[in-house]
Amino acid sequence: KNNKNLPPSPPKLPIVGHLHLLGELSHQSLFKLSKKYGPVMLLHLGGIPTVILSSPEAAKTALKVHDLNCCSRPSPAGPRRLTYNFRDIVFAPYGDYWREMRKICVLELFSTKRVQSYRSIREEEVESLMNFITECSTSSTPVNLTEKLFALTASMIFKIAFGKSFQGSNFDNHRFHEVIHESEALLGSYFASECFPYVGWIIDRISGMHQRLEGIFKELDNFFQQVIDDHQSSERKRQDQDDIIDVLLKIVKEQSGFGAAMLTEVNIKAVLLNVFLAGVDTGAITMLWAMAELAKKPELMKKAQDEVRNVIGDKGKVSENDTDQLQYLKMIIKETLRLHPPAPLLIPRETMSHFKINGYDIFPKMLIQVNAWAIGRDPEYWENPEEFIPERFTNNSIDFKGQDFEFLPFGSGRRICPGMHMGTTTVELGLANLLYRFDWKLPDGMKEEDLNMEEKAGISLTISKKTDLQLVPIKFY
Ligand code: HEM
Repeated sequence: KNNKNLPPSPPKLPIVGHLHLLGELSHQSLFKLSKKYGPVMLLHLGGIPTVILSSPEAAKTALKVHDLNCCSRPSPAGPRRLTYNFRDIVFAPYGDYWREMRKICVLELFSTKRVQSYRSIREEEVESLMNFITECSTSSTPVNLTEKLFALTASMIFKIAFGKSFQGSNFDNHRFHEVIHESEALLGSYFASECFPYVGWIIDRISGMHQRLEGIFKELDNFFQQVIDDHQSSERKRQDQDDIIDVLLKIVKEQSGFGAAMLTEVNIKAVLLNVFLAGVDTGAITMLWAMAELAKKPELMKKAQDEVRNVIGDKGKVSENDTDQLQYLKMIIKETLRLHPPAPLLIPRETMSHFKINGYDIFPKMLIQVNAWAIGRDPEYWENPEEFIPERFTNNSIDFKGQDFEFLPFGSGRRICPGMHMGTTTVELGLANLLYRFDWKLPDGMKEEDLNMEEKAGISLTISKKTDLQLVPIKFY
């Protein structure tokens, strides 16, 4: 590797490398660094060489031209434990096992037909949120949309995965959120044992990281085991539609469509973890930012309300059949995902062979992080990139399906998000009803410019809004 042409790198410190350059919001720190060091930049995070890609061209080279060279995942300690040694989909290394699991995902779990079959669950959960908001509107009480939107997606996913609601389970909504957020933090954290061979494990024990990981693993494992056992009990009543555990148990029983690996209950638990972590926060964060942006720009809120009220008339609620007609709402969702991609650095990839990006050598076992947040703000591609302007998508074919590299909220290539349809269906239904049924105003004394649009700092694959969004609903329908 003597003649290697590595990507540019800022000066680094011994041992920690460039870790100290990552602020509390690493995608923002990386964006700033990329302005100085360019769209392909090499950082050493602990002991791990990491290539940061911050332009559409660089992302395209990695995720399209060389997708096969960089479609594996790294294997850090947090995901290793929580996914039963990578027996899930999100963190499974590229290979036969991942391919088979991905097939199950695409064909069985998140296919259009399967997503459609959960329509009544989504509509019921949205209805129950609308009833709650109606009550608040009678007393002009502000609604904490942050809390309520997370509760909405959590209860939808809970029912879709387990066929039942929180009631009667080990979790209440509050604990469930704590567990999800703690798991996300552990999945995104650096463990000293990975960065510092031989001694790192001692640091992890002293710092409490090891105990945190074990605690959350046991809690999730017990819970998943209990619901799997319930599903296998002879006393269980048949449901109208199969939930995700039913689908996976059938595959385990029949071993159908599954070649290279034999599925067991452990694989089911690992997939369930993915469904929760990938499915709950991403949808809630998108709805939340969309409502925050609209509250800040009431003229856009009004335009969106006029559209949905004209299309739906006095039907009283928006159902999933209606959302295809809501073109402006779809533009709002795209613009929200451009400015606030819930996973701003996507999910890290690991390279498998040598290739080049923009002439720089990339070697096997390097980490690739695509800064989708920075790419969505690239002034070469986006006019007034910091401004929320849904109209920019009028008569514009740019979409988030992984072919337009200036807009990558769901990633691209072999590892593109398989839950895209499920995610957008939920977001469209939730937002359409919020806008159709209520007018929204800011709490007394607050002005549009007072709305805090900062992001919440923390180590997690997903990033939300820093402060809770509280808005006062006024019933319209
Ligand atoms: C607005 C909603 C969502 C967003 C923005 C989102 C975003 C992402 C991103 C950025 C990735 C990484 C892609 C890459 O590496 O190139 C991903 C992967 C994944 N997502 Fe989503 N996601 C959403 C909803 C969902 C839902 C609802 C589910 C399922 C319940 C889901 C399941 C997954 C899975 C299983 C993967 C891993 C795929 C693999 O590694 O092969 N996502 N998602």
